[in-house]
Amino acid sequence: MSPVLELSGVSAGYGGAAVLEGVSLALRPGERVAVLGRNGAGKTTLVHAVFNLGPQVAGSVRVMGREVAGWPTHRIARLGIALVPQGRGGFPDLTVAENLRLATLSGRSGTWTLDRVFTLFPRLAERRATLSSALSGGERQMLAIGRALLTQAPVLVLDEPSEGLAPPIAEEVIVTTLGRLEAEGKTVLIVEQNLPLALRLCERAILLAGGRIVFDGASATLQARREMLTEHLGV
Ligand SMILES: Nc1ncnc2c1ncn2[C@@H]1O[C@H](COP(=O)(O)OP(=O)(O)OP(=O)(O)O)[C@@H](O)[C@H]1O
Repeated sequence: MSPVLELSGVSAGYGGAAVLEGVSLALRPGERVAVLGRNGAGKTTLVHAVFNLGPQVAGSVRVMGREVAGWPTHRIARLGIALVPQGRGGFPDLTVAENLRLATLSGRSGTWTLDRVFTLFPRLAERRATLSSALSGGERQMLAIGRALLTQAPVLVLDEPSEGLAPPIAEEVIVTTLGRLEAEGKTVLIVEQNLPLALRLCERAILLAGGRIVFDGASATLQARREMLTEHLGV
């Protein structure tokens, strides 16, 4: 099966300062892949390079087989890739239901409906009339994931979904989400600081250090490489 996302020799940075250098990776349909690395390793820059969200990018970025370098973000997303951004996005002055309804306007047909999102996250159903600015961190994360699902994109990229959440809440949201996405055969790229959770839920892991990929392989293999985890993640 051809990759749904493929980076070849990608370098990226800001204002002439390189953050990523020579990054190559390919995601096949249905894979769940964790991107790991210390603060500043370049994880968010990698995600932003895919969506053309700021960094200067050199090299090839292909989404669904199309070369997308330089495309505006909305056009890249329309190929069928959705971002759950760090900080979570959405419109703070709109209610939960309004934010979700806006996400359904992508024009893509699919199986995700508002009701299915509310079944996945019952807490959002209870809060449907609440302004999203009044949500807790966990609820805001559920909303961001719900919005991405409603675009019906087959590929989801989650940037640090557990950031700022109490560990049990982060675990609940991520386990619920990844369990559901696995059942649907969606492809998932997840930037995640919670190493045990990432390695448990994703069969493959990519470790970034100093803007380069230092490991790309089975999560179980990485888990056994204690010296690598200590050197590059400090665990
Ligand atoms: N918009 C920007 N302008 C300039 N430099 C940036 C910008 N965004 C990130 N950087 C720099 O790029 C480097 C990598 O940042 P990036 O956010 O990609 O790392 P990260 O691995 O996602 O880290 P974190 O876990 O802290 O989010 C850092 O040195 C950061 O200061």
